[in-house]
Amino acid sequence: MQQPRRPIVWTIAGSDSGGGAGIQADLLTFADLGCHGCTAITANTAQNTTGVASINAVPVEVLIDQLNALQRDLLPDAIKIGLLANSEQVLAVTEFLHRLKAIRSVPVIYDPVAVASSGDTLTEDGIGELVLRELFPLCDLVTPNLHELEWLARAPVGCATQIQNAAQLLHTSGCRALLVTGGHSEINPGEIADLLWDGVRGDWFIGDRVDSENTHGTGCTLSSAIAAFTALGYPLRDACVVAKAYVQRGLRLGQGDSIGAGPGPVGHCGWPDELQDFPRVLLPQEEHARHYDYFDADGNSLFACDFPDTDTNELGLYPVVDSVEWLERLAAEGVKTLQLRIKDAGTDLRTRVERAVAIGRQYKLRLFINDHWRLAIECGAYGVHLGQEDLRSADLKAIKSAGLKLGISTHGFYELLRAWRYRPSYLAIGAIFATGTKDMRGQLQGIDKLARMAALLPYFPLVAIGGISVERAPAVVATGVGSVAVVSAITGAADYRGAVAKLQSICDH
Ligand SMILES: Cc1ncc(COP(=O)(O)OP(=O)(O)O)c(N)n1
Ligand SMILES: Cc1nc(C(=O)O)sc1CCOP(=O)(O)O
Ligand SMILES: [Mg+2]
Repeated sequence: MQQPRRPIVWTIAGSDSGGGAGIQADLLTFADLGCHGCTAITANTAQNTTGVASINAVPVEVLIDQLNALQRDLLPDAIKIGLLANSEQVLAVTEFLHRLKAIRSVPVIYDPVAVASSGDTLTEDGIGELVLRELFPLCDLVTPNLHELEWLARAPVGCATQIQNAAQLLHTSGCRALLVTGGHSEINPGEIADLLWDGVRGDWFIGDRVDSENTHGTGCTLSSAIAAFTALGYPLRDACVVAKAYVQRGLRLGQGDSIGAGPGPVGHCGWPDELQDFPRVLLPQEEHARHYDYFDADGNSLFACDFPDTDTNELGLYPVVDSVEWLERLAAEGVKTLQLRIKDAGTDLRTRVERAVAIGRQYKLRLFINDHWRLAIECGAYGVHLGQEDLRSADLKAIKSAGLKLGISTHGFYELLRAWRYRPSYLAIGAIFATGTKDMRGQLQGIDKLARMAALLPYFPLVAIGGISVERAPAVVATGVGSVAVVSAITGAADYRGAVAKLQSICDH
């Protein structure tokens, strides 16, 4: 059988003869993450771990020759741009991208390399304005470090507010988003904080500083990993947090390597599959956000984390139903985890929740009430299920102090990490497959991603939801999640008892 084609990612960047950064780091990253890398070299730098001896810009015709050759045969799924050595190169690449984008929509990630981590200047003076005017409008993401942010914005970047202001300023040049990497300074000691600004919203991703000498090529590796994840179909926020985890893993596992007399390259150590490498998504409601001038005092009055555990990590078959009648039918079949999801809240909503809670007590169910957290508290339900948006407005303190369990929906890595900060009782991951029950377009995870997410939290209750049928359930369970949530596989089945029995047997095994 023919294998699906590996995504193709181009890097338009400089060569680092020392093999730690530039094109060399990019190719290692692409290969590590399952992509095919192509290169268009902008400059040959003569460097080693101790510094840059010379930078030899490639003539602009040679650069364009490479790009044209790639365009004829190896069209990209994403492009990473690194060092552009002079204004001719900026203009030539910009013109090329205009032509390419006219025939193919392709995400462009630009790492505005200007200063090497050794402190050496790598690019011609005065190209900043040209880059902002010509290249930024073509970029989906720009990933400056703090030096590059300061260089481009011509503004101070000494604290969180200044970084946010400078990112907002650069965003007005027309790029879709910026990820400002904070490795060169610590706003809060011991932490490395990156800011993602997309024109509407700022997100801080916090990682622990790894005490390693081997940091050469971290910026190149981060931007090429983002390009690779984008080529693999990850949405921007997911690509950023998984790429940050990839670099963090490389720093952690690469710290013992010894190559050359100076700082060695960051490691390229495979897919990040340990939660310890993933950033903490800062929540504006938590006290810690004060360090980043990001604190929402009003939100803090409703904020809580560390919700009670469920009695098991394997919640098993988890039907989501819209009526008390269905609840009772399924409880009678021996189902133990259930959700009441009422979207047509009429005047009798309280009565329905009360009845549901009574049935839950009678059958000793783990019964979660979707959305209606106030009623769930008032009626003494076992737990509440909330979506990401609900987390901004629900009174989590009240839910927690009433002793209710909390389940949270997530759609992708970013939301998983965000929801994890609340330490809920379980996390739901969806939508695994397309479903007719709810419009989940653009949020489908598939089995491979589900398995990658499940690997991050092996000893925590995880629930998979969305488009799961009796036929698909075995592959879902094989990813390691302990629970399968379904609507139509049961309520739409010709024989719901048969469907329950089959799904229960799949979950039990
Ligand atoms: C187990 C489980 N997972 C996800 C959802 C979706 O919840 P939410 O995001 O709140 O969306 P609605 O269900 O309210 O449409 C769920 N209900 N249950
Ligand atoms: C209610 C719901 N939430 C989802 C999510 O991904 O958050 S998917 C979904 C619908 C699940 O229904 P079915 O089992 O019929 O596909
Ligand atoms: Mg909801």
